[in-house]
Amino acid sequence: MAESKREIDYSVYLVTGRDLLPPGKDYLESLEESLRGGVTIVQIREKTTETGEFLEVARRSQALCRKFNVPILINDRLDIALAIGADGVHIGQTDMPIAVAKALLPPGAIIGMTCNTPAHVAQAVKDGADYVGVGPVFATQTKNVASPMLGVRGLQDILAPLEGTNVKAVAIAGIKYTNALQCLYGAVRPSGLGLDGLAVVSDIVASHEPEAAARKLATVVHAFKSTIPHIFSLSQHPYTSQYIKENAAQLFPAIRRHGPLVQQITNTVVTTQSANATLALGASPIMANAPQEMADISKAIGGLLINFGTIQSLDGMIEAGKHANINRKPVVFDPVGVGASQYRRSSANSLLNTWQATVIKGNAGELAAIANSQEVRAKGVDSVGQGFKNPALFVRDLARRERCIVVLSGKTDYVSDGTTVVSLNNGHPLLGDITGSGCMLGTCIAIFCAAASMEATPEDGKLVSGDMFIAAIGGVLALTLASEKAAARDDVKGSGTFLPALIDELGKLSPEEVVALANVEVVSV
Ligand SMILES: Cc1ncc(COP(=O)(O)OP(=O)(O)O)c(N)n1
Ligand SMILES: Cc1nc(C(=O)O)sc1CCOP(=O)(O)O
Repeated sequence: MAESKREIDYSVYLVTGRDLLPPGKDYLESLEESLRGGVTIVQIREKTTETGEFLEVARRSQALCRKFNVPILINDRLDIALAIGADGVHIGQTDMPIAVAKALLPPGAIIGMTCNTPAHVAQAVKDGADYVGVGPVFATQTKNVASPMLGVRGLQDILAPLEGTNVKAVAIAGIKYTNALQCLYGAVRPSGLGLDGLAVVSDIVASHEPEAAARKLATVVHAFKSTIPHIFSLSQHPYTSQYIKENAAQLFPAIRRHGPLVQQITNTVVTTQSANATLALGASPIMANAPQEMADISKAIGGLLINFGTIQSLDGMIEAGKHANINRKPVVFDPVGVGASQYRRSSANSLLNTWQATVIKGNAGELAAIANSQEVRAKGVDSVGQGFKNPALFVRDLARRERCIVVLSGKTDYVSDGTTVVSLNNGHPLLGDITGSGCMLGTCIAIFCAAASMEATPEDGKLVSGDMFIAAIGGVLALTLASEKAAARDDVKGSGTFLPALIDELGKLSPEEVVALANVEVVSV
């Protein structure tokens, strides 16, 4: 075993599982192919194998790993690790304590520990683990796991005790190429601390083409590591008010050029007017709810809106977001009335634990509920009271926590990407007199996000390409400027005549008008 600790690349962490090999696939052949595909560390896991056979499997695996200069760890069995001179061990909560393993292993040995809670992680750090395997993130068929699923957002909390330490982390359970990026994004803490890698069994071992499976995962992890996490904008910092207005304005013709199909899982109250607003802006609506059709629909759309107003199919919302992430389409989440019931709160958690939102848009009461803040209360779908003391700080922090753009709607709208905050002061009081103007705002944001991502060149390692910060601002400006123009019309006598005029004006806004009329300020926090 190595005497001094070598620098380990945990990016693509293969845990072996010979029982999962496809029929006819040889174990060593599969391992070699996966190493060729870019596996960066291997753990030999044999749960029911006799010692002699385990030793043989470990020796042969080690010979292959050496060929690729990839470290090899042994699951649970220190005797096997010592016998072959492995690089280290992975131990579970009910296995040998780290202190005992440390005493038995040579000084350079790597020790990894399974952790299911922040307390486990804190203890592993104290005991001197080199890395933690945190999970279960998702459901898995590979092992019966007793601990509750963490979900993508749970990863942030479990990594908290690693702040300020040099202990590394990999996530495990149910991780596939298709959800790898969600998982990596979901784990990023406001400080920027995140996962060092992803541990997988079946995604590689059960594949007929382990080299390709490993390469796909490696591409995602390496691309992610080379991007700035939690930022969905184009890092054009510092943003100026003029830059924002000009670039948001350019998205109006971009929508007409691309005519994006925008999927909207929205509520029964506003479906027709949201569809009409979509058409007016130059996009096409598709109001599909059924979980069974999400895989197909997701390939065709430019963006997705999930509006919580009347939750008809939570499964549909889960599947739609999952497939949007897989297909790298922007997801706008409008948690309408999320504070109104325990069911809505737990549903919002399930959604945000399954997929990564690109934009979360809500009023003060809704965003307070998402942030678990007591500062603002909600009554049904409306906020009660004065709002946040410092709304700019609130949106910035929520954007950091959720790793997405946050839009706080109100008399003044606030938008943040976690770094920059802008205040938007456009709109007309008549918006408050029609039902579903907030829902139409979600629709507009989804349309602008779709257009911005269609304008951009897709980049590996990014869930969505294009400047989603500018797109979200564009969506807000579309509705608020159209409301000002509609309200000023002679034929508008009240809320009844305002709604059709609003739809008309949405379709007529020019980029020049947007630059001239938009009231955008970059706010220092
Ligand atoms: C990287 C990684 N994380 C977690 C585990 C699970 O280990 P353990 O809790 O010891 O359970 P078994 O693997 O023994 O079933 C792991 N093996 N690797
Ligand atoms: C070995 C192991 N440990 C887990 C834990 O949660 O502790 S889940 C798991 C198996 C993960 O397999 P797959 O990548 O096929 O889902």
